[in-house]
Amino acid sequence: MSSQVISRFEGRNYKMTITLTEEQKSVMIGSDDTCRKGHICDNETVLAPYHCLIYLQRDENRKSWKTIIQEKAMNPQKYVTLVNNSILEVRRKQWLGNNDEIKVGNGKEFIIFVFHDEFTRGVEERLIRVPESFNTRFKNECDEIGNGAHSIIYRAHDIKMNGSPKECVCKIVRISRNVTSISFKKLCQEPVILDSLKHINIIRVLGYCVDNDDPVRLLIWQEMMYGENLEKYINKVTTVNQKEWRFISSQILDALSFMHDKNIAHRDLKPSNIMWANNEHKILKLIDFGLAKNCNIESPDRDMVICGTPLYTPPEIHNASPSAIHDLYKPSVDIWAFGVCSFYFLTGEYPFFNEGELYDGDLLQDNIIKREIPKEPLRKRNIDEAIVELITDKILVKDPINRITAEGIINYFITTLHCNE
Ligand SMILES: Nc1ncnc2c1ncn2[C@@H]1O[C@H](COP(=O)(O)OP(=O)(O)OP(=O)(O)O)[C@@H](O)[C@H]1O
Repeated sequence: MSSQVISRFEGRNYKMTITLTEEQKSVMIGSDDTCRKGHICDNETVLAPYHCLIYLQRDENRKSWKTIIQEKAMNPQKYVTLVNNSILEVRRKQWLGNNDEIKVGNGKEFIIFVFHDEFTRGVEERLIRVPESFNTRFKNECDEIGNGAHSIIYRAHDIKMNGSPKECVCKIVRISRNVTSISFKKLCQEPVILDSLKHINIIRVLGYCVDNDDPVRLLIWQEMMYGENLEKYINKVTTVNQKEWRFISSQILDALSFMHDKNIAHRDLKPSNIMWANNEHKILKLIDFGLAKNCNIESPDRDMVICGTPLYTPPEIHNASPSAIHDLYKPSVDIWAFGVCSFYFLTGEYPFFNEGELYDGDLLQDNIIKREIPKEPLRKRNIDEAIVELITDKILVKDPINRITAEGIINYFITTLHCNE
């Protein structure tokens, strides 16, 4: 009876292939004294020429397999095993990784095998497979270019473009330890919302589908961002000056004002979800609309806990009872997050901690709710008083009713900061 191949060892200098499957989980291998012939045997025996055991072991969550190699030679002077040219000591066990090279022989001459992890390859191939209804439009590559708590982002190609195929990405979400079937259902809203938001500063969706085959997956093809996200960018440049802040902010605010007009809140606005379209650092786009909410639609699944990142979450959410949280998620939460980002971009600091204070979840929540937003870190960096006031007295305002809107900030840029960029 045939069963799925989990590990494959291909002879490099000798025509021989060894496979391990759920039915055949181990083999002994070796070479004879002359190393002209490789040997395999199904039983665990340490009689010459067999001296090296290879076997499969299920990992703790029983979802994948490890392939392990162990030297069992009783006469290690005569028989040796090398993994990637390092001697495997007698009785020592080692996990094998894809493309590891295994040599068995007498120390001078060897039979060489290369290990192929067919299980992982099979899982990844199943994960990136393009469903039939989309395979004339998109091609996915086995090339991971990013990942988050809920998804993996793979390089892909839009092959139906006029002319040559255009590079894009495919974001793949699947039910897993991090994504329950309830959160999967919510995450499926991401492309639907994005499809209704065509704007230069919002990531563009090229196509999407839910594939109900095993594994159940959501596939979202999006335009490729070639630059870094603002978290990496700020780590590199430390802080931005107020001219660059205005340049960055006006793009974020254009996107926010556009989506807030439609009563859509992003709910996870933070530097890592804002990306440069390319390395020229001209165009920024908001990404990751996995938590976005259309506040016009009454959803039967009410949010009872904070969704998003606590550091960027406003006081009304931190302070709310579970039954009240859902209704408090409005576009104004993004304005607060924009204020925290602005403070961070200009100072490299967060407004909720004193210098030297360590990050602590409870302290953070307490400070977000109660602490007055400090002006000194901004003033210390010679930021214009009009910008200091905007961030601390109009944006980072505890009561969402009194918080300025995206459009209000854009108007403030024009009327008070006198800039039209
Ligand atoms: N269109 C894109 N082009 C290039 N890289 C991207 C693109 N979209 C996402 N990425 C990369 O993948 C990472 C994760 O993407 P994304 O934030 O959408 O995933 P997620 O699973 O929703 O993340 P989170 O942990 O925030 O929930 C991003 O930080 C970014 O580095």
